[in-house]
Amino acid sequence: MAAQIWGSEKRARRRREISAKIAQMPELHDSKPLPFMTREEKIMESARKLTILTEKMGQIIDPTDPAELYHLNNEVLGLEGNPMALHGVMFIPALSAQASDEQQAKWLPRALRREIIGTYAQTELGHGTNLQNLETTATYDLATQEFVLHTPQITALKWWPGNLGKSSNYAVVVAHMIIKAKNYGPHPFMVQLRDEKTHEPLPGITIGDIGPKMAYNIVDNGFLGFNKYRIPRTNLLMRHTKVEADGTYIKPPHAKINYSAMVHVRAYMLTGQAIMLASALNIATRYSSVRRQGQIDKSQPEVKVLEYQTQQHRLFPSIARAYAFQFAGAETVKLYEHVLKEMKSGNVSLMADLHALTSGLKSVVTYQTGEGIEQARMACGGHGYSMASYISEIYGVAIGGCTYEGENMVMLLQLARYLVKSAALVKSGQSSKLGPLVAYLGVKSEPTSLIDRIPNSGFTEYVKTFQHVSKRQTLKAADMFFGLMEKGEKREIAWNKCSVELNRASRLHTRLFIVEAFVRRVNEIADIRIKEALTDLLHLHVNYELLDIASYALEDGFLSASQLDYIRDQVYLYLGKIRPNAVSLLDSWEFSDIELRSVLGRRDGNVYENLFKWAKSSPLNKTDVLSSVTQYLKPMMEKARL
Ligand SMILES: CCCCC/C=C/C(=O)SCCNC(=O)CCNC(=O)[C@H](O)C(C)(C)COP(=O)(O)OP(=O)(O)OC[C@H]1O[C@@H](n2cnc3c(N)ncnc32)[C@H](O)[C@@H]1OP(=O)(O)O
Ligand SMILES: Cc1cc2nc3c(=O)[nH]c(=O)nc-3n(C[C@H](O)[C@H](O)[C@H](O)COP(=O)(O)OP(=O)(O)OC[C@H]3O[C@@H](n4cnc5c(N)ncnc54)[C@H](O)[C@@H]3O)c2cc1C
Repeated sequence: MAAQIWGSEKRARRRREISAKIAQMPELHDSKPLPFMTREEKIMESARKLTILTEKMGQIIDPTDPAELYHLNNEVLGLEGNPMALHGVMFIPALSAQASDEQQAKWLPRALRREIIGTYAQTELGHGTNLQNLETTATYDLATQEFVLHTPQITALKWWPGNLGKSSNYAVVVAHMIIKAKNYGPHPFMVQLRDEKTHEPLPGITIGDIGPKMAYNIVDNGFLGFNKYRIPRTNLLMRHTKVEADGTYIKPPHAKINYSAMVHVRAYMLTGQAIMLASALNIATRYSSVRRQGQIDKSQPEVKVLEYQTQQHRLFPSIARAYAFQFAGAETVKLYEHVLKEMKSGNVSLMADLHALTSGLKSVVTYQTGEGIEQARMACGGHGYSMASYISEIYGVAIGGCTYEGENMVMLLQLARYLVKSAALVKSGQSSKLGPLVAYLGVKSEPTSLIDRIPNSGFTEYVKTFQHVSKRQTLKAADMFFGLMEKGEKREIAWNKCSVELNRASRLHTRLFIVEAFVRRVNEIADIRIKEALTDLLHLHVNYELLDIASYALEDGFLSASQLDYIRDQVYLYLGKIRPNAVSLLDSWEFSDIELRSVLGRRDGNVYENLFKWAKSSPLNKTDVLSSVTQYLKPMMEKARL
């Protein structure tokens, strides 16, 4: 199963080997539980481990393999981030995709050797989503052949970029490029922020940390202002766009090609989300098979809470989602790598499809991951609320994904633009022009669902039902939009008035893609035992998901009430079938105790003794009487007693 999850037996084996090596290197372990550290201590601890990793990485992993590096980071540095998180996630990808060969030769080797630390600085205090209204400017000075970066007012301060505040000395900065008073829109520039020797901010740069966040606090998300700060013309990233010495602008082959670093993260973050969801579920499911509370049959002893159907219903559909996200994520990364290769050689024809797909997936996956993690926390009762479970930290980090790389509603609306265009093709009889991801929009469906009506139909009738609801909602939302415009409404106003319906279409389309990706993977599996276990999980997935969106299929009578009863019964049937495999389905992800950082989710199940040990190690327990008591509470009580 681990081979299915991680992509191959070799990958699964390598992960195991890496975890085993790390287990033998105490210098790479947290020196004390992270929840007992201040933010400064956590950052220090992370930097300590990061430097050891930089030295010893070659002994532990193949540093050229991104999957091994990712695993190493997860184990040693953890999900709260690290001082170089953005360096690998966005700085290097931005340089790789947007810098010319000559620029790459100059900067990439230094970045890869970690001689410099970089980030991606785009969002500002006043604008994040609406890139066209960013305010930072890069004005070309023909006389000196330099760009002058400037922050015209407080809202133009860069705000949020990870590791910008304290760690990075370089950044890819997105600014409006102005040449001879003409604004060419947002473009990426390579900018040095700090002195390489002293790490002091360079003159003309104002920089700092934006303060503590809901989670992800090892990352120093930062602010940045420029006061007429000059950089050479050749620091504009010039793989796709060029500015010649005389100010001549050579436009890129696609208007949005400079957005590729964002698409990179949107494609790769699905796997990260799946891992966080599976981690939280692993903790909650293990704990649920240790925790005994109440009886189902009063004549029997107390049961493990995992025996309760409500507990299974809370956890198992999310286990199925974690697998589904992992499989859909693997497909998306493959597609991204393919599109990136094509883009580098000038073929930009697939960018729109990839943008639509990743926009929808990013939004649905982060939202459902958040839901699943929160349910996992509640499934652990009181101990889930304790930082000893570590689930609240996982939740805080995971739901950041609903916001970064494009706020979810906004990104769903990006997919909706693509769906509406596709609907227009269908309506104008041009279905043959539909891309493969939306081809189903042009296919006539049966009048009613055949779920429960055709024996041994596998998952086909389920997929057709998801296709039906997605198609119907897309056409309905598009009709609403076109209808408003026909009535004379301006395009943008009509769009806003339909946006809730449009986003519903985007969600349904994305959920269909996830279901199909799961089906495709299960169909490929040769090992009969693995196929059987995953088929059970897929049964739970399709029935649970369909029940969740049933109103769309009921409103036009595509599904009947009796079919709905059947689907509901199937959910209960598969909850029971999955129960014996539940812990193994999560243990198969092979997270080590070091990586999970959870007292509740320990592999050995020795929860209570370790919870007590953990609590005793709380800094509050260093003394029996706290100074807050001596200074305030004790005098108060004494006064009251007089
Ligand atoms: C491990 C944790 C690390 C966390 C790191 C986090 C990093 C960050 O958060 S970095 C900052 C991320 N910021 C965003 O994601 C901002 C979100 N906003 C946008 O992406 C854009 O502003 C937009 C896509 C919402 C709109 O862009 P805009 O330039 O204003 O576009 P227009 O409205 O003019 O045109 C839309 C048009 O463009 C197509 N399009 C947009 N993006 C892409 C793309 N990447 N690839 C291909 N095509 C793209 C879009 O499909 C529309 O096409 P048409 O419908 O044909 O007009
Ligand atoms: C943990 C974290 C890490 C980050 N890291 C980075 C980084 O490394 N580099 C970087 O540059 N940025 C980074 N960001 C910033 C992030 O990319 C932005 O916060 C994000 O893109 C959302 O933009 P916003 O903050 O402007 O939200 P807003 O756009 O102000 O969103 C507020 C509300 O308005 C709604 N809204 C906005 N526009 C529309 C619209 N057109 N239609 C409908 N609804 C709309 C949204 O749906 C939302 O409900 C990070 C943010 C976080 C939380």
